[in-house]
Amino acid sequence: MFIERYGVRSLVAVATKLVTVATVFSTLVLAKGPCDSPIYCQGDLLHTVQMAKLYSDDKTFVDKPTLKPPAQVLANFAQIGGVNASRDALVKFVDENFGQEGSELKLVDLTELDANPPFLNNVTDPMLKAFGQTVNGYWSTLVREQDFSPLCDGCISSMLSLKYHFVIPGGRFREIYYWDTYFTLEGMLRSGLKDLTRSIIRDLLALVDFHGFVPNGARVYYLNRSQPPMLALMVKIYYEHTGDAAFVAEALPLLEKEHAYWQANHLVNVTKPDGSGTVQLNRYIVDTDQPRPEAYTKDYELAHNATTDPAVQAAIYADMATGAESGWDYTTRWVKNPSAQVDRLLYGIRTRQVIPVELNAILYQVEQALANFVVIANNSSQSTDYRELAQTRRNAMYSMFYDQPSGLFYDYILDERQRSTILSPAALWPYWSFGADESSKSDGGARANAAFSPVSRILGKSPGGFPATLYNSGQQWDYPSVWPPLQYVLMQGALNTGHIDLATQLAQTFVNSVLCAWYNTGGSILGILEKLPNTTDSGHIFEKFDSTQIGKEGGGGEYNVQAGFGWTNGVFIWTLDTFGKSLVAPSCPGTPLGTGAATSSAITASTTTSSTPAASATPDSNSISSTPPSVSSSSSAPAMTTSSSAP
Ligand SMILES: OC[C@H]1O[C@H](O[C@H]2O[C@H](CO)[C@@H](O)[C@H](O)[C@H]2O)[C@H](O)[C@@H](O)[C@@H]1O
Repeated sequence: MFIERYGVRSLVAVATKLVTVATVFSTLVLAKGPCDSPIYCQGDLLHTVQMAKLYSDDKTFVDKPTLKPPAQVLANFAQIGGVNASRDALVKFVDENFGQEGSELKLVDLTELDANPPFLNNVTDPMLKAFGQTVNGYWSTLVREQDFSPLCDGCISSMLSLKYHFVIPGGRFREIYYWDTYFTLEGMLRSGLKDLTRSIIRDLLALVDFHGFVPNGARVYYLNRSQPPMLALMVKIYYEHTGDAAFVAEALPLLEKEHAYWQANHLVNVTKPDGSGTVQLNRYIVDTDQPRPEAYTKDYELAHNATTDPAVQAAIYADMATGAESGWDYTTRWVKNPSAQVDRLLYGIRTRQVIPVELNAILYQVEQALANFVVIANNSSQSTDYRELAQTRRNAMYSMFYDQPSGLFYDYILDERQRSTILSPAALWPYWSFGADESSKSDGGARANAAFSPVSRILGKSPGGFPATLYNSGQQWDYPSVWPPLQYVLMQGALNTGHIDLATQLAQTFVNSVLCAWYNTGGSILGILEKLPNTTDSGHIFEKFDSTQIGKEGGGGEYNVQAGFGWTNGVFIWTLDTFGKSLVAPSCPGTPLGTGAATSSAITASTTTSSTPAASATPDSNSISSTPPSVSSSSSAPAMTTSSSAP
């Protein structure tokens, strides 16, 4: 009767509408994904396309804008059989319904960029000065604006819309990332990009205004989590470079809103080790029962290999998303058994059980900054005493994290009711945050000396930089990865506590890694540094490095190492500005650089990059005991000290 009256096409149309409604309804009612989108955040279409593994990187699909309005895309998906569609049909479907990832972005002409910024005057070595100028020029490759006009009427993209120009990390990271931006801006401000910095901060403030927090990155699939909350610290460094009090006043209400978000959603009460009461500290925590859309197959397979229990699978999804919120995705810090077999390590993920040192160290800095901003903005109506909040937090951090014998701060594990024993740069973050803290001064700096002594020892055996942890787990935030933001934190902490030689050694090691990795991948500077023969690229600035070798990019984790790279450029420029008078050009192992040959035109065609010396032996994570009071690594790895005993 229906067919006679309205025809087959109408029946198909009604059926597909029902499928669409059912999909949307079931995802809304049953699942807690990062957003409601049945394309980018959760549901059958996302599941089916991602599980078909059409791309080597799951992020590719969710970064594609649609070529048709979403209802049409969902109807087309239903028409090819929905969850039962063949792989060939899915390939065709994605081709016909989705556009090129990144097609809603445009490069920006950086007229504000100073080609000879003043930080170069602080660099003595001619090659480092020239390389600093090269890195300075790379900002123009990383700044973008959005242009949704190529999208058809009613079409959608997973990008969160941003009003101003913004900076991206680079490579697969085509959107702004929250905590990356702090480290990136440390460089951009020194490159004279002050107006751009203000605009970027305004974009992040607008996200707080609209969403209540800064998402992990500017994509809808990141809407259920944030990242290390460093926005107030961005305003702080912007103010230090500009003295722009009006902007501080403009930003303050939204910075307070963000602070309130972290206090409302990420706070946990914990009993003090001596039983004398409770303290409140913050943790990362994400409420989801779905795989991360941009890493869908990784999460799904992890959860299904680990267990058949749907409740445990959901918990794994939440702990994986929480790990991503921490910015350390992933590390042994977040797992139950750091010595587990590498391919099973994440079965024991329990990020929500960890109260991380660095999150609280950051929030301490945020609270101190807010207290200062209240004064700068002359805000007499202010009722919250941020200075007091900071003081309370610092006391709580000493109660829960501080290991007096070593002077180090260790994560607190809620379900074990004890401190972790894993050493990482996070254990030293408070030395950046607290500065010349009264409690660390009271012992004449002995505790800080104790704390930095393993840094010195480990760095002495780590030619490529200080690793994220000493567990060689295959995860990217573990050994042997060297992350620029973590080198920055260690340098800041060492400077704050008077360990100038160590800070300079960290700086030199970092500069060596960045320059050599770039040179090894074809970087050259006209008249100063000749391109290595047999290199076809023109030099990569990597997101991470390898501690075992000078000039080797990092690896591990769930995606290939990326180049660009926002925070590396930022920390590099900050390092040159801060230590440039003491730094020298590196010798890059296995290359003419350092032998004198690379700086002239005398490099012969027979020189190759292939002869880099063997890396220092990699410690086996399983050989690292985690038993207090002290943990030593395998003989070839740097020794590490751990928390002496649980509180
Ligand atoms: O796609 C996998 C994960 O990728 C991001 O994490 C890594 O890159 C970010 C950008 O440089 C960086 O902020 C983060 O610390 C890195 O681990 C992303 O942030 C994750 O949410 C995402 O799942």
